[in-house]
Amino acid sequence: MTARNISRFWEWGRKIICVGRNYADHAKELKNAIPTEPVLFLKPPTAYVKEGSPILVPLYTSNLHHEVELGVVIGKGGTAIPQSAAMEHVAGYALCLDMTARDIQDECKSKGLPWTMAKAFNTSCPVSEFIPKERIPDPGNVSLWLKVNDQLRQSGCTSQMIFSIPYLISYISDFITLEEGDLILTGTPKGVSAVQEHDELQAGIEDIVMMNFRVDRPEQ
Ligand SMILES: CC(=O)CC(=O)C(=O)O
Ligand SMILES: [Mg+2]
Repeated sequence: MTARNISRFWEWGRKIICVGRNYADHAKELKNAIPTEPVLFLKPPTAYVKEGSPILVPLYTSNLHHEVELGVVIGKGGTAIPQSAAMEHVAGYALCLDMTARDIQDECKSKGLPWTMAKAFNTSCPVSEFIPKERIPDPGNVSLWLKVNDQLRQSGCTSQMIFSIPYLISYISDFITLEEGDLILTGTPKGVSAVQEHDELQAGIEDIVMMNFRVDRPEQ
């Protein structure tokens, strides 16, 4: 059997674990309370989309939002990983979008229902190329940005995260075993806003990586 290459982690079929409300400024803009423990949800591997393919707006939403986030790619699996060893489990990073059907999420929240329809649809997780760990020596202090049709909408720094990457890896692995190829989305800074069919999204992490996605409607 040929060894799989972590730089194509999105092809492995592993889980995507997302952290919500990890930036106080974003929690505030959506009038959510600042969490005292990480808020978690999942996306399936069918959520992945790579540059060259469009982000598809689900037919059931009229308010699809972008959320730019730092993704952490797990290189070594584990359960109950202590914070002190957490970074040994990281293979690298990816710039990610947590595409969110905000109207559906609001409806789910008001009914006390899970966010699956709002967060886990096909193409809800656009990702950049894999960024080897060495290229981001301090993942707790890198700047992320996102533009829609050349207009800056999001700009934040991972130093604003409420829960650090080692804390998140340790917390998650206490009850979800992490596997090689898993991706953790670490939450979004403020500035989330709606996108429309034909919009062009551009996002980056400093001068480390940049990616472009077009928004489209699925064929009916
Ligand atoms: C309110 C949210 O959608 C939470 C989330 O995904 C985030 O990044 O924060
Ligand atoms: Mg998010």
